[in-house]
Amino acid sequence: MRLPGRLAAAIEVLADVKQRKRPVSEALKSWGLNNRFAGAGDRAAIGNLVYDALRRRASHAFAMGSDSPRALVLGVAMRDWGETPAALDAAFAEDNHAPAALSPEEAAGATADLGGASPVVQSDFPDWLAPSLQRAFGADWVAEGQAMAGRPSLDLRANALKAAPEKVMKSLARFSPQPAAIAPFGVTMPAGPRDARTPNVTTDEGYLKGWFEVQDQGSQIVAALAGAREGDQVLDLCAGAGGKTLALAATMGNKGQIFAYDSDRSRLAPIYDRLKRNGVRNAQVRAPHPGALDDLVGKLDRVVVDAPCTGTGTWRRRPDTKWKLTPELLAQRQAEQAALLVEAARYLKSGGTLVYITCSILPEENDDQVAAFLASTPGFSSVDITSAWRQALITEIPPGLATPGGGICLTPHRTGTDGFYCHLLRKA
Ligand SMILES: C[S@@+](CC[C@H](N)C(=O)[O-])C[C@H]1O[C@@H](n2cnc3c(N)ncnc32)[C@H](O)[C@@H]1O
Repeated sequence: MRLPGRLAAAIEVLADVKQRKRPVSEALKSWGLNNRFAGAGDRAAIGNLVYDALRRRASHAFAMGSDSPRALVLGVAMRDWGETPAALDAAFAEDNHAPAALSPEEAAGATADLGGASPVVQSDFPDWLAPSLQRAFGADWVAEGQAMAGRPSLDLRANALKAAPEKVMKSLARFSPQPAAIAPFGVTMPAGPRDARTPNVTTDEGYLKGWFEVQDQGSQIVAALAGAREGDQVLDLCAGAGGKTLALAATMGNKGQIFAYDSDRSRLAPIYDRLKRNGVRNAQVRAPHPGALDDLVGKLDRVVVDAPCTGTGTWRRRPDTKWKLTPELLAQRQAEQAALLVEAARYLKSGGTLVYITCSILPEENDDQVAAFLASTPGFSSVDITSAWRQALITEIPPGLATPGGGICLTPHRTGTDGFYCHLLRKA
């Protein structure tokens, strides 16, 4: 397929997402099944167009004067991918699968200035969240939104139980990997432009042998901040598929014990294979039976709460969720987080550390949540995050990451990572 056909396909997929309120991944898959002639390169390009359109939906809609699937996809082609109206016109004229010719208004969208747009449009953040984001980032909130509307890098964590980052980079040399800027075991591959394909690293022999995991650098940093040490007794209370459990096991050199729990069996299911592939021997999975954690009450050095959250920090990867988030969903996640903090506190021994993590950038789920916990739970205090950072990451904390409430907040703008929050709380 040439570019015009790919644009037409992206318009079709976006229309399907809009009309049937389907997740993007599902709509893309179904388009692929109905159009088997399309190769892997075509499918990747169409996916990039659709995701780029959703990443910058508000600003493209402003520039193009419409938020129809056609306007958004043409907006991506001209404003993100650098096509000119003249080049598109010429290409469309030669391709039977092309969308209809550009109107003069659409062509004008190529160079429309966003200077007159509201800050919400310029940031590509949903308008109802503007007050929260202004509170979190002050004058930087538009720049934060613009970085959150970009494409994410592909990050890997070298599994210290099996391989050093250098070995991982050698195995993946064909993709030109680089050491990550902050995470000591991180390896990164920047996102390419236009129709660039994301490297398929999970078929690499290094992956199959457990030398590395796919894990955003932000997730690696907060896992390191948990500060787990050899011999610790650790509970990963929201272990899910085990991203943090695997990182903790590597930091602990397979010594001590990690209990990996999740209330959702299906989310926990992949952890068994992942532990095996990573060579983890110090993790015990606790399936969600009643009383599954009763024997751990008051016994643990660290309890990690990688809390269910709105995922606002991952909007670069899942831009459709940016426009689906509602105040009701935010309130529901806040209630779950508050309950989990209280639950987590039960399992700590005195002197133990509660590690609260979200992949959200909203203060309601971060500093506010911790402040409410501290106000209602005697005997806990914030651990100094600057020295925790120095100890865990062997560098000084970059300026501007510490939050007013005593945690840290990573963002694409600040650290080139997904958005993550981490706060350490010590039990007296
Ligand atoms: C952010 S995800 C965890 C991601 C995982 N730690 C990782 O690094 O791959 C949050 C998890 O919390 C789980 N969860 C939600 N409520 C819970 C509860 N009350 N107790 C334990 N787990 C819960 C969800 O099932 C979900 O898997």
